[in-house]
Amino acid sequence: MSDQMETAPETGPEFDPTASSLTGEVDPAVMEELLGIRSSIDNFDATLVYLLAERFKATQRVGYLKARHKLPPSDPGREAEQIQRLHRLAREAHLDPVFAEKFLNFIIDEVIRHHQAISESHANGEVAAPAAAHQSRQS
Ligand SMILES: C=C(O[C@@H]1C=C(C(=O)O)C=C[C@H]1O)C(=O)O
Repeated sequence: MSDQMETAPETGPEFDPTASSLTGEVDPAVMEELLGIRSSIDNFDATLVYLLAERFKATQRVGYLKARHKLPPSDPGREAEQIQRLHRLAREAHLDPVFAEKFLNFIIDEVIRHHQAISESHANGEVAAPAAAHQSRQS
C-alpha cells in the first residue's frame, strides 16, 4: 500500500447483495429479513474499508517520517498503551477485548512491515518521502 499512488477504483463484476447459497432453500420471508440485515452488514464493511484505508494513509506518513529520521519501525511503548486503551473501549462497547487486541495487533503488524519496507527503500535511496497532503495540493 502506498500513498504515492492514486489508483482508479477497481472495475469488476457488480456486487450482488442478494447472492446466497441459501437461495431457494429458505422461506422467502426469512430470506427477506436476512437480506435486510445483510444490507447493514454491507454498509459496515464498506465503512471498515474506508476507515482502514485512511488509517494506513496516516501510518504511511509515520513510516516516511521515521525513515527520514532513522527511527525504528515499531514502537512497543506506544503499542502497549494502545492495547490497554482498546481493552477499555472494547469492554465499554461490549466487544470481546481479546478479539479487539488480536485485530489491532494484526493491523499493527502490517503497518510495521510497511515501515520496514519504507526504511529499507529509504536507506537504498529508492524513495523520496511524499510531500505532505497540504503541500502537494498547492503544487
Ligand atoms: C504508526 C506507528 O508505527 C507502528 C504502528 C502503530 C499503529 O499502527 O498504530 C503503532 C506503533 C508502531 O509500532 C507509530 O509509531 O505511531
